[in-house]
Amino acid sequence: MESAISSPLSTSSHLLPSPSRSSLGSRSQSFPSLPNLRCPSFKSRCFLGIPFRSRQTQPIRCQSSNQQPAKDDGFVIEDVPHLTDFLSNLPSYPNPLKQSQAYAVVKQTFVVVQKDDPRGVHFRRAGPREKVYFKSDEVRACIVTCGGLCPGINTVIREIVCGLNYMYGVEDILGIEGGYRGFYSKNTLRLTPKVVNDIHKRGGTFLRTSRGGHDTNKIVDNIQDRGINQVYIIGGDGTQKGAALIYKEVEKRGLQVAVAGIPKTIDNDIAVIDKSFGFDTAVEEAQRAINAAHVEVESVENGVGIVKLMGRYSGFIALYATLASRDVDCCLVPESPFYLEGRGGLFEFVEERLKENGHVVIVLAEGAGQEYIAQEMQAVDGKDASGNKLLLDVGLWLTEKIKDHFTKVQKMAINTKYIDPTYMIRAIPSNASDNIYCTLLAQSAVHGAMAGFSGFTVGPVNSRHAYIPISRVTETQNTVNLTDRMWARLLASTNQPSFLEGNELHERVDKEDVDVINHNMRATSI
Ligand SMILES: Nc1ncnc2c1ncn2[C@@H]1O[C@H](COP(=O)(O)OP(=O)(O)O)[C@@H](O)[C@H]1O
Ligand SMILES: O=P(O)(O)OC[C@H]1O[C@](O)(COP(=O)(O)O)[C@@H](O)[C@@H]1O
Ligand SMILES: [Mg+2]
Repeated sequence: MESAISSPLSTSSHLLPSPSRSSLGSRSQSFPSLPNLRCPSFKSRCFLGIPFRSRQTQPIRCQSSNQQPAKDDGFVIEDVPHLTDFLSNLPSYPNPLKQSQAYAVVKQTFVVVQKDDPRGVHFRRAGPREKVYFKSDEVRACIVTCGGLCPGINTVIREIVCGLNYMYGVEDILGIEGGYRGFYSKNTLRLTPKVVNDIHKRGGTFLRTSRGGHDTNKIVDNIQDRGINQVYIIGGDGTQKGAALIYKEVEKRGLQVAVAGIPKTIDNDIAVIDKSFGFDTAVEEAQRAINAAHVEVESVENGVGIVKLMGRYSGFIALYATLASRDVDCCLVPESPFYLEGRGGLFEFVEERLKENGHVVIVLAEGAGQEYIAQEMQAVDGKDASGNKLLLDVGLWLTEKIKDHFTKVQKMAINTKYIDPTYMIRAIPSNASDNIYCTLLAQSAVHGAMAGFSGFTVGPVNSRHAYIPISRVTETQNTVNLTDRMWARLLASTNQPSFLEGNELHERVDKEDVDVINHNMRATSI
């Protein structure tokens, strides 16, 4: 397969197959005479203790070109599967982009190797390859969107359609409607650049979405029945888990079907990638709600504004919106337990700020303080159709708590204003920078699928767009790291209590070493 990308790696022997790769059909043929250079302490040394769980995530070891087996330069590539892994005689064709006017002026159309890459885990860099494994007129692609909404989904849909059509001359593109369950329905939407021309100006998803209803066998049956050979799946962690299962089934059946995931979540909690699309838009839109709360509470006596933002398990939107605003006195996130009463508690802090400024603004992520509400309300553990925990309204709960405390205990009249802009934030179209980001994601996915890669998800890793094995982005979730500088910056900006005792903080440092790994990941041009 490496011959298909004509990377200097394949001729310089810089990229070596791991033992398990040797059984992967033509993929390993670029390295027929190379020695097995895997070192005994391979896992622990090269992956910082994180074991590889599936074949897709088998590392490929890169040695320096002098091929000294004993030398360990710590360069590891976590590669994505390729169709030739299980379809060894798959023909390849010159990439039609070679004839593309758009790319004619681009100096380096095809990604090439960067020499002297630093140590750490590397992913295959996204971009067009010299050879493709699909003839344009034989491609039948489909696009599906699953899970919750997020600004920018329509831009991704539009750019997949336009990318396939304008760059690769693909005309047969289907929209699967209403999430995974849309695969089982009779109808599909025919997508052309004309049909999707304006959709990026609207929020939501043009293809509609749903939770639940994933049945791998039924989906792959349907893919086979419809003659689909490229599947673009836009969705969050749940969706990507579903995409991984679809890829595995496709591989088991030996189908020439490329499965490409585009990670989506407004919560910004998808692992490995730098940031998820729509997040910037959400942070920007949250400013309007925070500003409204600030205006309201500034205009009354003892005004207490509470703004609830999305963030089921991670408080990134709340954290960044707080940092961006400067009108927020206190930010509460799911990662940081807080308490209300006593010294160092939230009530004390609110009282101080009211005395000092006459008003206070609190921003909280919807997942914050769930344990306290559950204790008090003895609520049943509800789940949505996908199995995600249904959250209790922490905003309402906190508003009531503060009201009660100040009127009953402190005998102090306060004016509470609770704002819940969550769906309003999620439902808007993406801003300019997210639109650009969505375009990059969509085009990366198209280049990857055309080049025969499969079972991958796209996204920037340390600022470079990469093809990442799907399992890598689903095995963990990103959360706000309380020992990281960003949280420290927030505390320094708001001067709010940290609600953490010293000991607790040390325990957290141990748990959060996964972040170190993220810093060691890179996209590599191969
Ligand atoms: N573990 C899983 N395996 C297979 N499919 C899943 C899994 N988790 C969720 N899904 C499917 O993915 C879709 C979206 O999942 P959901 O959790 O609602 O949103 P998101 O993808 O945004 O996290 C649903 O159709 C759901 O059935
Ligand atoms: O009401 P819905 O549609 O279930 O969505 C609510 C949830 O969706 C989210 O925005 C994101 O969830 P997903 O990324 O899993 O779609 C959460 O922050 C929020 O709790
Ligand atoms: Mg999710």
